[in-house]
Amino acid sequence: MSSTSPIIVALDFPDAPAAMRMADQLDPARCRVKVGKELFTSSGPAVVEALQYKGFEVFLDLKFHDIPNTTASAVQAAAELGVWMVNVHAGGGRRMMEACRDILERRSNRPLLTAVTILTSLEQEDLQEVGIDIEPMVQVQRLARLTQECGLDGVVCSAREAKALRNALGDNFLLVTPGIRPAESSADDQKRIVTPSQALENGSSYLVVGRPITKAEKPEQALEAILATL
Ligand SMILES: O=C(O)c1cc(=O)[nH]c(=O)n1[C@@H]1O[C@H](COP(=O)(O)O)[C@@H](O)[C@H]1O
Repeated sequence: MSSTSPIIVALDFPDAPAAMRMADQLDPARCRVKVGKELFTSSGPAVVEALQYKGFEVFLDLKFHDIPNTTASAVQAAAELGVWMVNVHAGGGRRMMEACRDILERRSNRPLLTAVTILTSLEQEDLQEVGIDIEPMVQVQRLARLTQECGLDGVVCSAREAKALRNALGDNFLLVTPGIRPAESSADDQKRIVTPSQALENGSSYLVVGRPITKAEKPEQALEAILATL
């Protein structure tokens, strides 16, 4: 089933039963789901298959970052799972991203391939500490341009950067934006946050939302409330 909803719900749960309990409260026509490092490490491909069986398109968010051969092989393994989207870190560089694109291009059925620019949990001081002496916006633009040159489908970035990227990179480049927080929500460990409606206005293609939905008393209602603002 292919949803027209821009929402991707992050299923950050410790195990498959907890993730499936959440999925049971969601409708695959109203959102996609994201399987990340915690859930995949505990539960592996079986949980991806179980979510697909329920009709969800799955974003496998393992943020691969390694030498080109290793990363491309991991992306290939993700493609074998039939996931809708898979991601790598743009910081892995041109040859890594091109190897991933090349391995997917040989397939008839391939997932969308996106690259994480600068994590939404980081702000300027964090970048400085790891030797990047420029604003997040500038580094995100640099990595997004590189990602586009390498032939990937889009980037993961903050919706704060979406407007500039949309203008610079055109309408056909996917902007997947986590760090989404409805006005009344806690920021948690996120730093570069944006509300759902502002994110779409800025040009985001997909909004990744975790805790504001999964920690809500009524997750389905929290999702519908967000959709109603869009
Ligand atoms: O690649 C991601 O999905 C990702 C990139 C990023 O820069 N920031 C970010 O928060 N994420 C993921 O998006 C989700 C956000 O979850 P919440 O902060 O609970 O809404 C988490 O699963 C993160 O792993």
